[in-house]
Amino acid sequence: MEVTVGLSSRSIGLQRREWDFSRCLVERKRVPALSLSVRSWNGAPIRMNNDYTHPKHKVYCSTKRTGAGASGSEDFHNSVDEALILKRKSEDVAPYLCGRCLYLVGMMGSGKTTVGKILSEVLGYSFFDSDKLVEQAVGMSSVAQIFKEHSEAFFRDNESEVLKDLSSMRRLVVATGGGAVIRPINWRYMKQGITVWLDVPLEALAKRIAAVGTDSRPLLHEEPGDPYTKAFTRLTTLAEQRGEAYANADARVCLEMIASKQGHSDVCTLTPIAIAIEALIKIEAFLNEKAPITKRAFLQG
Ligand SMILES: Nc1ncnc2c1ncn2[C@@H]1O[C@H](COP(=O)(O)OP(=O)(O)O)[C@@H](O)[C@H]1O
Ligand SMILES: O=C(O)C1=C[C@@H](OP(=O)(O)O)[C@@H](O)[C@H](O)C1
Repeated sequence: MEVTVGLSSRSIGLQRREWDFSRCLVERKRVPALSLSVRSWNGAPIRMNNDYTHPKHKVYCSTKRTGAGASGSEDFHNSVDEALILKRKSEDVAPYLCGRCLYLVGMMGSGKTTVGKILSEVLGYSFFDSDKLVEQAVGMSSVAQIFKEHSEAFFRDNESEVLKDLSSMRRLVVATGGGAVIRPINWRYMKQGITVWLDVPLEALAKRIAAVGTDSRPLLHEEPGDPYTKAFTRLTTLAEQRGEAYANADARVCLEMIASKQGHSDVCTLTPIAIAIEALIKIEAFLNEKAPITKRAFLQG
């Protein structure tokens, strides 16, 4: 899914009164059509206030009613707010990253690929899925095939090699495989950058995986039962086996806490962009806590 959102002040008449990331206070006018593009298709980063109205980047948002009582226009404005906050937050954080890579860790289905792509777009980073790189390195079309024709240990050895190679690079967002956290050597590689744990409740993970099927995840194949039950049972076991491994991450994005802050009880209402914003907030907190000198030195120029 390519997300291109970038602001053309002329087309949507947004006037910013003030930026408060917990609440985006903007004065809105009627929105005939919105041309939003965080990043052009050719990879050129887009500045917030430039006029970007190329037809290929237009996103015509319906303002018709959607769902019982929900207002399409309200959903639309929320997504505009989120896109604006995401862009502004990325501008806050990017300078202090100094090109360091971001490694997303978390259980299968936690959103590492989905959120990782959004973060890479808004930061002007390249995105890699370590599973895909392992498949390419081994010359097979899927992780499941690697598990079947070789073994999990063979997959893990190649996963470590991929993470070792990536650790020497800059300006990457890496969606790691859910089991990358179980080998200490992998943490040595990932800690060359900044590690971010997407902490998602098991029920939500099972729901997401059931929706797409377990075929691409060989560790979920063995369980009996319907897709949700199969996924939930196996994910529960894996989470128990992995214990606190994910908690070694530099930043933790807890979806239950985000939902609670937003007054929801169900994490399934959280959009990938909302989660990406929280990831940037947590990364900023980590940088402030761990590298105040770097930030001070940066500010002094
Ligand atoms: N915030 C979200 N809300 C709803 N569905 C999501 C969200 N994030 C990811 N998904 C869906 O969950 C599934 C797994 O997401 P993915 O990014 O592939 O996870 P991972 O890379 O951690 O395995 C995909 O079908 C994706 O569309
Ligand atoms: O949790 C795990 O051990 C695994 C997660 C998978 O990646 P995703 O987290 O992208 O599903 C993939 O690396 C492999 O099936 C093993």
